[in-house]
Amino acid sequence: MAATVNPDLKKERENSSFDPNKITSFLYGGPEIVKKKRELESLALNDPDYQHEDLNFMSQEQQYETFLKKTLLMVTKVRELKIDVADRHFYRSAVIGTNPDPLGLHVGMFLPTLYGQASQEQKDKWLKMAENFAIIGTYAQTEMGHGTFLRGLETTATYDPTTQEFVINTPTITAYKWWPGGLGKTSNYCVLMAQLYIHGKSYGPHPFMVQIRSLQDHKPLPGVTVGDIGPKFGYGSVDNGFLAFNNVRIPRENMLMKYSKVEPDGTYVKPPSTKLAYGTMVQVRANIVVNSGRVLAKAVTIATRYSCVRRQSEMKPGHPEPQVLDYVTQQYKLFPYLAAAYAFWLTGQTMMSVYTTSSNQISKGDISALPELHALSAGLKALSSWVANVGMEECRMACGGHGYSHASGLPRLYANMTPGATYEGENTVMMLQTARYLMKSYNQSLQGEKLAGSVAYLSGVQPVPAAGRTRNMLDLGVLCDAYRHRAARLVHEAAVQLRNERQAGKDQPDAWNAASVDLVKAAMAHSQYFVVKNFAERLTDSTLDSSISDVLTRLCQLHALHGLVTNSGDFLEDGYLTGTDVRQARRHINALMAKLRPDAVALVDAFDFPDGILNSVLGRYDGNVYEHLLEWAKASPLNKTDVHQSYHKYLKPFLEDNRAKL
Ligand SMILES: CC/C=C\C/C=C\C/C=C\C/C=C\CC/C=C/C(=O)SCCNC(=O)CCNC(=O)[C@H](O)C(C)(C)COP(=O)(O)OP(=O)(O)OC[C@H]1O[C@@H](n2cnc3c(N)ncnc32)[C@H](O)[C@@H]1OP(=O)(O)O
Ligand SMILES: Cc1cc2nc3c(=O)[nH]c(=O)nc-3n(C[C@H](O)[C@H](O)[C@H](O)COP(=O)(O)OP(=O)(O)OC[C@H]3O[C@@H](n4cnc5c(N)ncnc54)[C@H](O)[C@@H]3O)c2cc1C
Repeated sequence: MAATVNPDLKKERENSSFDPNKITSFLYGGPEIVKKKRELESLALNDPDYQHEDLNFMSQEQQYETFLKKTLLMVTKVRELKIDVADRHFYRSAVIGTNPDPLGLHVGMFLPTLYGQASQEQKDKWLKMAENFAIIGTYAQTEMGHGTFLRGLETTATYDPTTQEFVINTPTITAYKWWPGGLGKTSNYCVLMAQLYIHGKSYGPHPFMVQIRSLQDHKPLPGVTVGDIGPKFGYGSVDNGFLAFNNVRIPRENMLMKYSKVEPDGTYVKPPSTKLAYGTMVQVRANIVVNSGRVLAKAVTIATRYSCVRRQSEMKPGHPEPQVLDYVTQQYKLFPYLAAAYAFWLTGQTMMSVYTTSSNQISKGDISALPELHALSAGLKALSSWVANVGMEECRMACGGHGYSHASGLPRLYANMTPGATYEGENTVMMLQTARYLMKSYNQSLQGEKLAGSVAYLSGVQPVPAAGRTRNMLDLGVLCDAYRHRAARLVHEAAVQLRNERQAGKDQPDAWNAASVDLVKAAMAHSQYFVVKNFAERLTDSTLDSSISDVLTRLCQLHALHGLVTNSGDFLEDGYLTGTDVRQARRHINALMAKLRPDAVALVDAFDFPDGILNSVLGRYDGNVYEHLLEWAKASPLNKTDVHQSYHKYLKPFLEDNRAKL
């Protein structure tokens, strides 16, 4: 087995224009954090207790069992090693790689819902148990019949003032809770979203803390039906589940009462906003933006390294086969996603900081930031997960045939990450939520109100510049202005379409539906403007080392120009950009790709994913792809014996029969 680095990759690294460690530091927030990250990752990756057979060779049941064991072990070790809360994600992502785990919902939604929705007394009662994994919970909201339309949930929680209990019921098949992660086999508690009924009146969906399995033998409690929903496109390591209730009684104190309350006599106390009950989803949407950047960075790392190792065809007759990354068409497949990975990595950081600031404000009782936070997180969640989806698939195809093998790591990455476009708010629906906010804001600006935050720019649509002027299409200011103009114009046009539909006699919902393609387009343009502007702003950081600011600027330019060329109609339609501008943009893309080519490997190395996390034969740091492909294939269960038992059962009699008939 080759112990040295593949010579092509070695040369790539020697020829890069900067030290990737500097960008790693920029991406993770400083050298100290990178040091900590690497220590924790190597602790996890070198721990023999976490080693197991490749998941690709396992059944769904084996994957679940392996991951349950591994995650529980991780919880114990995190405690023993006393890893700081802020650093745990480094250790966790090294243990689980790109696979979801059966405790993901406990950590990612059950606990956050307790933090965000429980009163102090409720926190005192449950938090210690939940934080210490004495109970395991999930977030049970989606039903077989309704995921998107929360107000349409059918599960009921009916208050009985005589016993001061809620009676939980699943009235129909479509009311079965369906999908919650960790519900099928792992959880013994859940936060249940159910329609609250008091004295026959409906008060809408509210969160309730419900025990579903015995703490003694893990059997479903009386009145509870629970199980696993079966194999899925990905997510084999998670027991997504179903759940139904038949007159299950829980104490009044089990409704999470930080905001809404039900008094013992059944008096309902209204929350400051009914949407506060949706808070956990907003948090996870912000997390998905971060995650999308990371996922895309992983896919692009695999495809870029492999494209430097892979040699194919003759570019010039009689010359050696070139590295496939030297084909400009290959660069055009990968470099825009390399740039997008950086763009969304940085957007994710900004999204998280907006989330933290706004949620601190909200928890102190000032809910004014809620609409903007919801609209921004919904739009960026949708945009980032859509781009990550398309990018992962493009990276897989860019790896040719080997991309289709699980050895590449790309099919599993895609299968596990593509539901990011569906869960936590289906993407089109999320874009329409953003559009709703944009329409409101736009109308406010027409009334002369001054707008703030991400929509401040809607206050004045820029005029179309006079013809005949020249623009420098590499100038980030020019590019941001173009995105800003496009977003403002598309918001304006969607508003006009909405108004026209109304004037043509449609009621508001029908008008909204008729204009919805334009509304999504406007929300998309708004979100893309945010991403481009954010990238450009991060480059103005005066502490940025000059050796890396050049290469990061190229990435930012490429990201903006690629989006502009891909959506050129939007920029040309009203004459804001000219055909000359777009032609110039295309030429700049080619020139930027040529400049980025020598730095491509260093740029993906800078994401700093160790092999154990990438989990890809094609994306190995040392580039020794071919020998490891062979080794990986040999480990496949079908290769355990030279002659498979099915030969004796089926093939042998079949062949013998055919031979006998000759
Ligand atoms: C487990 C996570 C672990 C770690 C995280 C790390 C990384 C993340 C990566 C991976 C995540 C892993 C696993 C995820 C597992 C998945 C879990 C789930 O999917 S849980 C279920 C999620 N479900 C949804 O998201 C449902 C989507 N639907 C809705 O949110 C609402 O129904 C919808 C917004 C579509 C409509 O709501 P409705 O009540 O009908 O409102 P309406 O349209 O009438 O609007 C009223 C009014 O309210 C505003 N609004 C709506 N939502 C919010 C909100 N959340 N906050 C603030 N405001 C809101 C809306 O804009 C409107 O305002 P105006 O009237 O226009 O002013
Ligand atoms: C892997 C995975 C894990 C999950 N984990 C959990 C979990 O832990 N807990 C949980 O509660 N749920 C979970 N879910 C469920 C998930 O949140 C829902 O599937 C998601 O919210 C989408 O809802 P839906 O399935 O009802 O889609 P639908 O709403 O049925 O979407 C179908 C189509 O209808 C369109 N559509 C729907 N409404 C509108 C509208 N108003 N305007 C325009 N178009 C519309 C959508 O755009 C989409 O194209 C999970 C799902 C998956 C796939």
